[in-house]
Amino acid sequence: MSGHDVMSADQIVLDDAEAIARQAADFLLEQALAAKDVFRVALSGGSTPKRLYALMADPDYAARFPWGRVQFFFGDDRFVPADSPDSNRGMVQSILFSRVPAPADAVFPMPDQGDPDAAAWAYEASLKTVYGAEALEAGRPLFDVVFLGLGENGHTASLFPRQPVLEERTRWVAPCVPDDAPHTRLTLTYPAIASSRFVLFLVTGASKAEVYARVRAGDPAEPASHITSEGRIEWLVDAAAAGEVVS
Ligand SMILES: O=C(O)[C@H](O)[C@@H](O)[C@H](O)[C@H](O)COP(=O)(O)O
Repeated sequence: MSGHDVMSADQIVLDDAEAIARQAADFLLEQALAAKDVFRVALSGGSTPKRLYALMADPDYAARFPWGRVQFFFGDDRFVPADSPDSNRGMVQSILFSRVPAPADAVFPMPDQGDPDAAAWAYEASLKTVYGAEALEAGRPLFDVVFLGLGENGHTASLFPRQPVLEERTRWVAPCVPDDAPHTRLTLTYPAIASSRFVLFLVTGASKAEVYARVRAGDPAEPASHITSEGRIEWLVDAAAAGEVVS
């Protein structure tokens, strides 16, 4: 990856959210094409990813993307019906999957019915099923790419400050009930996100500048500071979030 201002090996600063979404789309295409086998992606909610999904639905992009061997999972979702405007599942379905030839059985939305704890276990079970016992035993990373965002309160995926899910070390998926945001959520846990070859954070807007600086400094109070990966973690950040003055 390259940017106009590569300030450190794991951070790429681009002009704006549009440039971030384009870079992320190019990166995903390149990675998916290079993979020889099934390629697994964990999608994120949020405004910048929304633009990424729109770019992926563009006919030129979609014609080049190897839909037949990519599996799509969700890093988190609100426990609301898919037709709710707050549903990541519904957002990605309408912007991306309704417009591209992704096989229906290659998309794994988080369940949104019944009891959230049981739904979290059910999602974990489906991850383990598609992942395969062999891969589990060999300890291979679950995800090829995990997209993450950064909330102003330091959350990422639905790993919210002060919530018990931050202590979860064995479950792959767990519920989270934030005290400062609506809806119960389901989220991948730290160990599930760590089971990845590449974590790509997309962070845009001046409102993220302060929290981004704290996370980059490793402030332990911010949930995003504790994300790890068996592979690489890279930050795609716009100039405003990086605290750069745009001339
Ligand atoms: O579904 C969501 O919204 C994600 O759970 C959340 O973690 C998001 O990535 C951050 O809140 C950043 O969101 P923005 O990219 O919209 O700022």
